[in-house]
Amino acid sequence: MIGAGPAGEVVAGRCADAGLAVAVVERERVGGECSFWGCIPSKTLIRPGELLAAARVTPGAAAAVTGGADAAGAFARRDEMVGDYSDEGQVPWLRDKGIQLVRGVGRLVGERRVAVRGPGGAERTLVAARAVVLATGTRATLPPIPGLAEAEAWDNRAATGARAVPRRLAVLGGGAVGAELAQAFRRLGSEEVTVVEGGPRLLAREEPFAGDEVRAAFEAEGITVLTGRRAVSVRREGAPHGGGAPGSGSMPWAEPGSRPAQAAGGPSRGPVVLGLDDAGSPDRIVADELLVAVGRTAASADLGLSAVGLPDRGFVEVDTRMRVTGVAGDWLYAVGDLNGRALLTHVAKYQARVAADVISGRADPAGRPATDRVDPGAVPRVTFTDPQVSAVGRTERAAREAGLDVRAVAVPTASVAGSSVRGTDAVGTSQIVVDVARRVLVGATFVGHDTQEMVHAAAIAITGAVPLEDLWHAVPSFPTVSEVWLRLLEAYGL
Ligand SMILES: Cc1cc2nc3c(=O)[nH]c(=O)nc-3n(C[C@H](O)[C@H](O)[C@H](O)COP(=O)(O)OP(=O)(O)OC[C@H]3O[C@@H](n4cnc5c(N)ncnc54)[C@H](O)[C@@H]3O)c2cc1C
Ligand SMILES: NC(=O)c1ccc[n+]([C@@H]2O[C@H](COP(=O)([O-])OP(=O)(O)OC[C@H]3O[C@@H](n4cnc5c(N)ncnc54)[C@H](O)[C@@H]3O)[C@@H](O)[C@H]2O)c1
Repeated sequence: MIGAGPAGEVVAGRCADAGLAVAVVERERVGGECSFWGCIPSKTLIRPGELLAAARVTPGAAAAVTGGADAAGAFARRDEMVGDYSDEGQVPWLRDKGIQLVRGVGRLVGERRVAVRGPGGAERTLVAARAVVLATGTRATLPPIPGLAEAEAWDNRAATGARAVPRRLAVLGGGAVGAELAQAFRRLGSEEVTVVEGGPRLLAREEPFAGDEVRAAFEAEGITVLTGRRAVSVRREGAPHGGGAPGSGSMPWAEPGSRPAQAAGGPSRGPVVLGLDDAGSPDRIVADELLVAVGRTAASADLGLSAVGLPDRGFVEVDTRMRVTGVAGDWLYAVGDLNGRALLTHVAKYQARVAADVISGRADPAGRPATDRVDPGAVPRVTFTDPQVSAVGRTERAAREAGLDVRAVAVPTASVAGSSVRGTDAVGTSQIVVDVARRVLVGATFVGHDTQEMVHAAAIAITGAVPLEDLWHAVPSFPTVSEVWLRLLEAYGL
């Protein structure tokens, strides 16, 4: 196994449970991007602002909110949640399962052979009897904008690891990373936050109404959103002082240049000036920090893929059993972000369970050969903005593009008592996309407060192909936001 992020950890654990001898090569921290610089710290930094916002719209609680978020407290909680950037807490379970942890940088050097460069540069070669699993994930993409590489911009590592709240924050990219962190920092105290998105709307992969509703919420709380705009230059004024985001690059054997060096902010750095194209105004943004969140690049460049006849770059293509396409002999697998199918932790872990079962010869719970049975169009996802965007399956447009005859119905999420009792600002739209012929859901989107837990019901409805007539008898509790299911089925004509 190369890489001990969520994907690598799960493959290792499940293979060990099946009685296989497992070695995991990890160059930084067991837990990967999600634990230290992704899901966990970002959601921890979002939480204080989310709670304060909820209290502010709840008469009876609102008066108790007399100030803003305590950023120092939020950062302290973040540090706790990431184990002070140490993976010591994650290591014992590997030991308990008998998994060998090999610290160092791994790369393929031939069939079933992995060379590992460890601390001090010492190299050893591991030879797998059965399989090698690649689970090296991704890093933030740095687009080729003149001046950006020298501007000490933030990537997700620097942003989630911040030790201070910038007064002015510019965010390049209005996808999940950009949107979540823009709002988190606004609520932690940034006075000016500007999101620059090259496409027509925020959260482009979701239903158009989702991006529009998040934009409206952002603008209502003072975040500027520029869509259809591109950055053409970046300049950091004042002398750079170097430095690094907590935890990044501190492993002596980490690949040089494998992460852009990021500055944590400081008094000696001047502002950053982001020059924009001439498609509108303003023509520039001046900020104290620039977060670059324009997507992810596969960590495949130094993985030795050419040693097995594959290109040394890009996402690694796999089949539904997670075997790397183009490599004979059923010994090479790639799971998680590295295969580019859906860059989400829960998908990485699902793929990991499939790969582990394929490798160990375990059938799926129905007795069939282990296979990825999740239609790429049926992946659940939650964007933890406020309002949240909780969705599973296809958008209406994606369903039509896939050749399905669908009908979409939408209702306001606020149309149920469960939304109103929560506070006075209920917002958002909920929508289901129904396959007209089969009368089953192929997509569902819930925009609103507290919708994150609603998405799994929709995932079950889609995965189980539950007919609308049966969903009608799934009675939602009162007064919960889930009552919106009833409104949606009524809107469909039931
Ligand atoms: C800011 C942010 C927030 C996110 N929030 C969410 C969220 O809320 N929910 C969600 O589902 N997803 C979220 N994601 C996505 C999630 O982090 C990824 O989908 C997940 O981390 C993928 O897991 P992975 O194991 O494939 O890769 P990674 O977590 O990237 O782990 C790969 C591991 O491989 C190691 N490695 C790489 N190359 C080598 C090598 N040559 N030798 C040895 N080791 C190597 C790395 O050090 C790393 O530990 C977020 C991402 C970001 C950036
Ligand atoms: N809550 C979650 O589950 C969660 C949270 C964060 C990240 N993630 C995962 O991480 C992945 C990466 O997130 P991300 O936000 O970095 O990527 P993304 O692909 O989701 O969004 C990037 C955005 O940047 C825009 N963009 C690209 N180049 C640009 C440029 N030069 N100027 C302006 N805009 C530009 C794109 O149009 C796109 O909207 C996501 O696909 C998601 O799967 C998930």
